[in-house]
Amino acid sequence: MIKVENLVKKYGGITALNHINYHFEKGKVTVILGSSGSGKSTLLRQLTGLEKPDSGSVFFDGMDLTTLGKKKIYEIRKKMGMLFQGSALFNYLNVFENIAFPLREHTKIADNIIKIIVNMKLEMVGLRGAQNLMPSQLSGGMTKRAGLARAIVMDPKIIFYDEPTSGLDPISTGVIDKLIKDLNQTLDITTIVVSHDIESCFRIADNIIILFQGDIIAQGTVEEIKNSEDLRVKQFINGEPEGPIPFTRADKDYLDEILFD
Ligand SMILES: Nc1ncnc2c1ncn2[C@@H]1O[C@H](COP(=O)(O)OP(=O)(O)OP(=O)(O)O)[C@@H](O)[C@H]1O
Repeated sequence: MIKVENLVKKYGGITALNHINYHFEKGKVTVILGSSGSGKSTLLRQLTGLEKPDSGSVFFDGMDLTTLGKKKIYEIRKKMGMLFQGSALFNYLNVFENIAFPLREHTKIADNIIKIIVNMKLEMVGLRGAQNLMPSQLSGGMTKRAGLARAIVMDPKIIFYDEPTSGLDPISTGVIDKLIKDLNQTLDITTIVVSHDIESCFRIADNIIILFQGDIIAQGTVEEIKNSEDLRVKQFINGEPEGPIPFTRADKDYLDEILFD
């Protein structure tokens, strides 16, 4: 479904992605894990065509996104659903209109059909009773679910989630996890999730990749990752402050930096 080959992305002296190769399996949930600054959001931006890499390819449906112009990428992105942090709902539109927005923007579907589609999506995320509410009247979990309904309203082939459960209580987290898994199965959508949340990840993932300083340091199923002997993987999944993954990312010795800069 989506495949990256030799992907390199640098920002100044920092290599955010260092020759990444990975095939995101069709119809599966793949979770990208990694500590802060490991390159997760950078990878997501390359996968969605929001940014071009320095080198390498991103194949989506056989096309290399890195070679396409803005117009073509815009067309392709209609096949992608995205639930980014904050859910990005429009504050001046109610829930119904927020979800209808992509249909009104990108299609010529008649109002009565839009009503049916939006209601179906609201039902899927358990928000049918909330269609007239404004975003400011929603709880954090409801906001995520409204964002999710909007992300699936164009029936995407693939859906990207950036930290879908950040800031949610455990019950709302469980609800979102179940929705991600259910939508993946019932709609047969390829699902890619960026997460910090190990418990959520183990609940929803078919495949996991762990990034560290721009490299994939581990990949496999939940069981394979849980049983990994790699000390960096163990440190990450057990949330240990001490270990091979450093707390800071410094390229110079501390004394050199304060004395000689
Ligand atoms: N636009 C940018 N300009 C400069 N450096 C950037 C930019 N975006 C990312 N970086 C750097 O690239 C590296 C990877 O960042 P990225 O945001 O992809 O990490 P992340 O794993 O998503 O982190 P977090 O979990 O904290 O969001 C970091 O060192 C970051 O400072």
